[in-house]
Amino acid sequence: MAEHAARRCCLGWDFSTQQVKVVAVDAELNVFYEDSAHFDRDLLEFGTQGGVHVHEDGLTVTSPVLMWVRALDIILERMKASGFDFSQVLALSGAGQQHGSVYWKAGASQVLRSLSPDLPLHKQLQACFSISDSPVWMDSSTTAQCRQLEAAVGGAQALSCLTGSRAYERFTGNQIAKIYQQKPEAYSHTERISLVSSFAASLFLGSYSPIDCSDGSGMNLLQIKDKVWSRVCLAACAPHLEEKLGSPVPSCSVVGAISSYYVQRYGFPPGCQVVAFTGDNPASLAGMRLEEGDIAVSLGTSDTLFLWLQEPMPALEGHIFCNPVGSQHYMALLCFKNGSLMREKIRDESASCSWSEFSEALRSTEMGNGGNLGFYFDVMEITPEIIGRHRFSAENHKVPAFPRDVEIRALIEGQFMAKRIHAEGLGYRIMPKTKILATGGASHNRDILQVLADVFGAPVYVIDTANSACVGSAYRAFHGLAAGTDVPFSEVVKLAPPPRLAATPTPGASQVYEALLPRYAKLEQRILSQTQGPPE
Ligand SMILES: O=C(CO)[C@@H](O)[C@H](O)CF
Repeated sequence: MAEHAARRCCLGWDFSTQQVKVVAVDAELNVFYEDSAHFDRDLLEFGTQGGVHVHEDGLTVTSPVLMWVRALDIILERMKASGFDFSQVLALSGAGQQHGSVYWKAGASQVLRSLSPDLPLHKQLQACFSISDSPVWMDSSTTAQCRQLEAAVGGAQALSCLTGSRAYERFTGNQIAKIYQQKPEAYSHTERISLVSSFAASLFLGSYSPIDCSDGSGMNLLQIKDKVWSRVCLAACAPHLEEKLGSPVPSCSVVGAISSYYVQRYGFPPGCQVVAFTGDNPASLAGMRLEEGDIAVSLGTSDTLFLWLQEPMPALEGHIFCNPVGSQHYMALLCFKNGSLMREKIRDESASCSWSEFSEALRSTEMGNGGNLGFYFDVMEITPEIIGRHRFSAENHKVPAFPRDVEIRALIEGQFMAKRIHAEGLGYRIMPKTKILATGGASHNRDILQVLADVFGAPVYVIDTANSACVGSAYRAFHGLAAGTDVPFSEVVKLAPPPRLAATPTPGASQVYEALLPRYAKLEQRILSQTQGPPE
């Protein structure tokens, strides 16, 4: 690989489900280097599929922690061989898949502190983990532990108010509880528990990195209002847990200087700062440069909303985390399972498998669709828990079908009205300066984005989020360099390439949807009560 000209930079890492990735970002916020080690492709000896092992019970999902260590060795060696000038790295930060956990065996901190620069990491850390297969976010084997935790704090809504989410199987507290209950010896031999993010930071620090508040919000253990561990939740999960976790820190914290191992083996400067690593979604929010009032809509297989919240309203759906770049604010994630697969099905059924016909239908039908409303959930929806297709006329009568063009608009308007209603249910408020940042496959369809702009009454911008967690981590590293100067994150990243404007609200849109949204919400509740009984 060509020699890289020396340029002052920050590194952003992402220890994600399928790979470890790194980007180098210079002072003008240009990405000039990137590399990745793909677990299934580059680390065949671990035998993962999609970076994980799905166990025979079909519920337990883990990843080998040494695979993550080995992937870091591979990338660093590749960077060194490519002539990357590590001496120019001012700071680094990173992200990790959320909720996953790493169990450091008693004595591991001594090994971390005394790494020999003559050996790769994985050869020195082989005996440092009391659990060799780390539980990851795809695990759903801890339902019993979830119920125990909710019972301990007074129910699902109480837990949500305390920690930002009701109990979820993948959330770390419930995973720790399962390990304590089913592998008590391994638990007792564990001196430290990290998230994937703080584990990765520990590798660079050469000591245990604290958990940051944003990723810590994905554990069902952190009180999101005052940003301390909930003693009730800790006690409900496992004994002596607080000492194994350490104290959480603000996400913008500089947690230390890089370990001498990297100075001697790779040529990092001794003063290279390590900024707290965080979860992949909080890091992506930073990478998308979301600001107060903004909303990011990832239109993929499932649709995911990233919200910036000032006053969160914790609920039984969605997840509220401490904000990674606005320490007094919050962020929220809302997931809608019936995303692009639903759009493709309706395209095939009502637009002859053609996106251009699909778009033509949107252009040839009016905003509000003549009062026709549709709910399209071919798989059990998460937000809310409804399945099936439900169509209503302007008079709120159930109808079995719509004309093709009406069907298409009903699908898209319904998907976006649901997003707005559930986002506002978590405390999101559209502001005059609100920007909608669209990403994912469907964000390439301008007519779909026009409906998004109309429903929210806000401009829609498109952004490329391929490396958002890595780039967001590099941005956070730059922000960490300004630590203690009160420079806001938005100021640090103002030089970054701006998102592209794709759609602005059609005149009259807000009148149309201010009238439709309450109807849509009421009909959703009607469907829920018919299929589920009254809400909790
Ligand atoms: O579980 C999730 C968020 O709650 C996923 O987005 C993981 O963070 C993916 F790594």
